[in-house]
Amino acid sequence: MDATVPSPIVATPTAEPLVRVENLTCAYGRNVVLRDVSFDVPRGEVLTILGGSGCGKSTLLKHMIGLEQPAQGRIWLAGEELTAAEGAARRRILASFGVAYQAGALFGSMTVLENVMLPLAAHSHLDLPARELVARLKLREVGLEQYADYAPAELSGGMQKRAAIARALALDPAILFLDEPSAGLDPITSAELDALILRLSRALSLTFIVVTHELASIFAIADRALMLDKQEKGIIAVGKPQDLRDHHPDPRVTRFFRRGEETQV
Ligand SMILES: Nc1ncnc2c1ncn2[C@@H]1O[C@H](COP(=O)(O)OP(=O)(O)OP(=O)(O)O)[C@@H](O)[C@H]1O
Repeated sequence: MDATVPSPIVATPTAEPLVRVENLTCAYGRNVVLRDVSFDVPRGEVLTILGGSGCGKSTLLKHMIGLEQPAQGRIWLAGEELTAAEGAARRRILASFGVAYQAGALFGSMTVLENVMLPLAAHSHLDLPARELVARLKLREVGLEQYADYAPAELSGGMQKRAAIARALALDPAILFLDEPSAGLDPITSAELDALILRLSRALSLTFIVVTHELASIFAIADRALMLDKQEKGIIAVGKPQDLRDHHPDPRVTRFFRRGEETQV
């Protein structure tokens, strides 16, 4: 066995990362967006991915969730190599994490409850009553148990995001990927969503990987922030948001974290 391949995570928590990205190069045709990117995410961490428009945040996320194939490099999720897995093994890895997309992406023709039940129908052997029970528990975890029978369009933007998170939680994932969760939300609703992310991370030891450029969210939720840069085609900073803001030597990093400060009262 290749000594560089991490063994699967076993019952006792170890120092082994829950997510490992190794020498990842992402390209669309000949357009290389990210080159030779490597980082680890330990279990239970909230990691935010940030950077200017077009630097490759979504591209990195899409590779990590298996929607795009790397030009080079490897990705492990919970000790299993996504980039090498095929067939049933790949499907098992894909079911081991949850994803909530920017727009929520709930199916409008279904109730909120039916939306949350969807992954259970696709990836579990639970019968209908059990699926409904689990889905109701997930809605309770995000504070939406009263809205199970509503149509998504009847919910506010913030509630739709929470419903999308409930659906992403349906299969009890260890890792949750969120794409711009605060997009389109007012600051108060955005702060409520941040509180939910923190609570889920602490209560369930969930590992969150969150693409966001909202400074308030980054400071509220991130254990570490990872900053990408378009020119560098890679990571220019990784660390605690406060440290990056106050101590990072690269002005591109401090500028990002201090933007708007002069207009704040
Ligand atoms: N499907 C695709 N085909 C070809 N090029 C793409 C594709 N998706 C993204 N790109 C290109 O890859 C680069 C990075 O895009 P990406 O969407 O990952 O950036 P981003 O950091 O998420 O940007 P934003 O903050 O504006 O959403 C851009 O130059 C973009 O045009």
